[in-house]
Amino acid sequence: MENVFDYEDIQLIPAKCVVNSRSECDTTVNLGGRTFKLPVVPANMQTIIDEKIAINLAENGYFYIMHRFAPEKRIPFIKDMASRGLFASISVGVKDEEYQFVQQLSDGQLAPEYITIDIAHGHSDSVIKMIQHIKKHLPESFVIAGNVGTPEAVRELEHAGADATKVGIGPGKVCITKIKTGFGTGGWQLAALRWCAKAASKPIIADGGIRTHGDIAKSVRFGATMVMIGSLFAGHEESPGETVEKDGKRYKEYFGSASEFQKGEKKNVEGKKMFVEHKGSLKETLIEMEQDLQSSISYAGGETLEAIRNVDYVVVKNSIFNGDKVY
Ligand SMILES: NC(=O)C1=CN([C@@H]2O[C@H](COP(=O)(O)OP(=O)(O)OC[C@H]3O[C@@H](n4cnc5c(N)ncnc54)[C@H](OP(=O)(O)O)[C@@H]3O)[C@@H](O)[C@H]2O)C=CC1
Ligand SMILES: Nc1nc2c(ncn2[C@@H]2O[C@H](COP(=O)(O)O)[C@@H](O)[C@H]2O)c(=O)[nH]1
Repeated sequence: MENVFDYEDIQLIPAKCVVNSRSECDTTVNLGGRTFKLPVVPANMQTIIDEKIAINLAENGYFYIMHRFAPEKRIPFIKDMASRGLFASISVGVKDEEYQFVQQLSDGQLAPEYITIDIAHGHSDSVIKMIQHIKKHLPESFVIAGNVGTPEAVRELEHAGADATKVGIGPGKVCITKIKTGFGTGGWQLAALRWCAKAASKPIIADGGIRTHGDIAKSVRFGATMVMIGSLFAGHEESPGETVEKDGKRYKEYFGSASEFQKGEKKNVEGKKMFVEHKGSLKETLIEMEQDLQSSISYAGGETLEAIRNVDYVVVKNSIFNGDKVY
């Protein structure tokens, strides 16, 4: 791989504007036959999403993926979403009990609309087998498989039947994979996304490393259909996770799914915990994201997300921040 770069190394180049107002720009995206307001999904992590947030997102036209760390709550959740006329989007792992769980869903005619296979090293026989198991027993469910970081992996998972793949190994804010193992896409996630997108014939979800709203547009430019975000969604009023107060300021916890806080033990730890400043309501952040993305589309010279996919860009190695912060 040559020419690797990450989000902070890239600037997109403006093209002539074709709208009179940014409000004319359409940020919607289609995934699995449904249209969502934004190409953004909060990470399927315990300090980012819970059932209440999932309902709220689905009711308001956003995509969501429920985490898999309270396995016993998944069937009641699927039933509850169906009773509300909302889509169900859950996560599974690859251990033996997950095979039984998929069978149970099939026997009970409880096919969720979306199933995400969520493991650290998704380029594996265990994920391929799980994709095939889901496709056999729940053929109507849209399967997202990951995480991966190479074109070979994208091709293999697509070939096994995945309807979308999730790209990103180690770029997350609470991720320590690259430090602990020496592997991953941390530090070059955007280039890895481009590499994978060239091989993909189905949607890609870029996962991890998004630090600003502009990074969403950059992900779309480099081939993402959707972007999964953890840290920017952590710390909201609605976010699960403990709130702590320090020097009169409120913070909320955000921990990795492979951290000892999630696992309850110090075994194969590849995640850490941090505290993020309290941010107000999730709704406000989603509205700001939409407005910023509408602006991105206008700079791309179009009216829809498609315009962003074709813009030129420059590589400005590690220089765009120039000491600047949004706030
Ligand atoms: N996106 C990312 O960069 C990363 C994300 N995570 C997140 O952490 C959570 C836990 O992930 P994970 O540990 O995979 O889930 P699990 O603990 O459910 O492990 C899934 C299965 O895969 C095996 N496994 C895990 N890692 C490897 C590996 N490197 N090589 C071979 N087998 C492996 C496990 O066995 P055993 O434990 O015995 O090895 C287990 O059987 C997930 O939510 C995942 O998304 C974790 C790390 C990186
Ligand atoms: N290596 C690890 N990656 C993790 C862990 N828990 C979650 N994740 C990944 O991070 C993203 C979110 O990234 P962010 O930069 O937006 O905060 C999430 O979707 C997972 O893919 C972990 O413990 N270790």
